[in-house]
Amino acid sequence: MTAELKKRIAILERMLDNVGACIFSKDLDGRYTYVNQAVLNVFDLNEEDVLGKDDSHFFNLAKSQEVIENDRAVMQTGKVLEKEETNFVKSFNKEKTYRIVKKPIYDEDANIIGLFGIANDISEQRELESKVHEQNQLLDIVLDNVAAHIYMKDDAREFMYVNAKVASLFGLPVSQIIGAKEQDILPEEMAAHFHQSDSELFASGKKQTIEETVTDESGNTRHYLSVKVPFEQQGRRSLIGFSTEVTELYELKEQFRKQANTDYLTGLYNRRYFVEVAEREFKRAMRSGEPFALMSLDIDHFKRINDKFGHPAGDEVLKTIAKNLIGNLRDEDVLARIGGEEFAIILPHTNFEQASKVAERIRDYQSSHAIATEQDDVLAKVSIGLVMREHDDDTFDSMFKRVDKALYQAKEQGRNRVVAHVS
Ligand SMILES: Nc1nc2c(ncn2[C@@H]2O[C@H](COP(=O)(O)OP(=O)(O)OP(=O)(O)O)[C@@H](O)[C@H]2O)c(=O)[nH]1
Repeated sequence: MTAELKKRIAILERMLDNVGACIFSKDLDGRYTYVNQAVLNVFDLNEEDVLGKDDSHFFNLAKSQEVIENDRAVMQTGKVLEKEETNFVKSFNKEKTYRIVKKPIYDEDANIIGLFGIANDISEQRELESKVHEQNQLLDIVLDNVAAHIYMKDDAREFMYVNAKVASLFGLPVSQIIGAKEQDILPEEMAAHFHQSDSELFASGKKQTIEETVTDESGNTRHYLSVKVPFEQQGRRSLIGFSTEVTELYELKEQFRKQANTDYLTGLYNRRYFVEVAEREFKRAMRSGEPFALMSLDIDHFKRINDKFGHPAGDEVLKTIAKNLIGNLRDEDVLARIGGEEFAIILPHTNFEQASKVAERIRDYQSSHAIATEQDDVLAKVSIGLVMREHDDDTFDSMFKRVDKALYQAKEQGRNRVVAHVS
């Protein structure tokens, strides 16, 4: 070998030692004929301990079947192999994954005499990928089992993520939702509703906490408390939403609200709520100048009814009169039970003549229609006071006081009558 050739081989070897990848060649029996420094580092041995030896010295072959199979494939078929290979390396006492390229080596007569290989260690990358995969799985389990609907959408209304609860709410598989635009998969009204609040979030760039009402695929109304947070990743503007179903809570709240406004016996509004509504209606009438009538109705000698037929029969009478009144009034009239046997009615947009007719009709009906109770049929007549909003009424309370006086006079004058106080 010439000095020049030796020098060139030395340069080449130095270069191969510095490549970073493992570079090697083997003969037909799988014995190493060349290894670079990276291979020696992996095996943690010197060159003389590696050259001439096969892989049984460096790998636990029982756990490294791929090495043998890949080498055999290259040397028997002459094909070039490019793939991942997992070996159990004795020096590390653990599995390592390599990206390998293995090529056959030919002699001058085109016979395969060995192989040449390059292997890049990708174990860390694989470990990282498998960790990410595990963490994703863990995250999926958490997100799918948490009692909230969780989703991610971009500003073009495309779903980037939904958990299993969202999928079941929409009645579609997750795979059909991710990548789809909300207007393509959701009912028009629901999509428009989401779009409006989402647009507000993108415009403000601020977190939102809102109550949302959604009709599910079975047509049930559901209520949600939703928190939406803006999020930007690689220039893609999106939002992450967390919606917790509060339907039961909402319905309970509604029920309490109703109960607080309702008389338990008749189901009519109670005195407290009546006054609240009446004050509102009074102010509206003041502004518009529309006529506005108020009636107060009291059952005559109700104590006698109770005494004669019993309290439960008295209750029946109260309930029936409530129904009779509803039947005699318009939807916009406001009816309430404001005391034991006392009812009050607001008639908006109603002049004196019309209100008098209504009052007289009610009085007449009650005086001529007995009410069937478990005990007996009971004729429960009524006295009614009627007033109209006057120019000098500046509060509802002043009307309320006047109607009380009118009712008192109806009682004084012999009951079963309507007394109107109008100037
Ligand atoms: N059954 C029943 N009776 C009630 C209820 N609330 C109040 N009452 C009764 O209503 C009666 C009201 O009696 P009074 O205020 O003396 O009036 P009245 O007997 O109707 O006589 P006048 O109003 O003067 O015609 C009392 O006996 C109360 O016990 C109720 O929820 N159910």
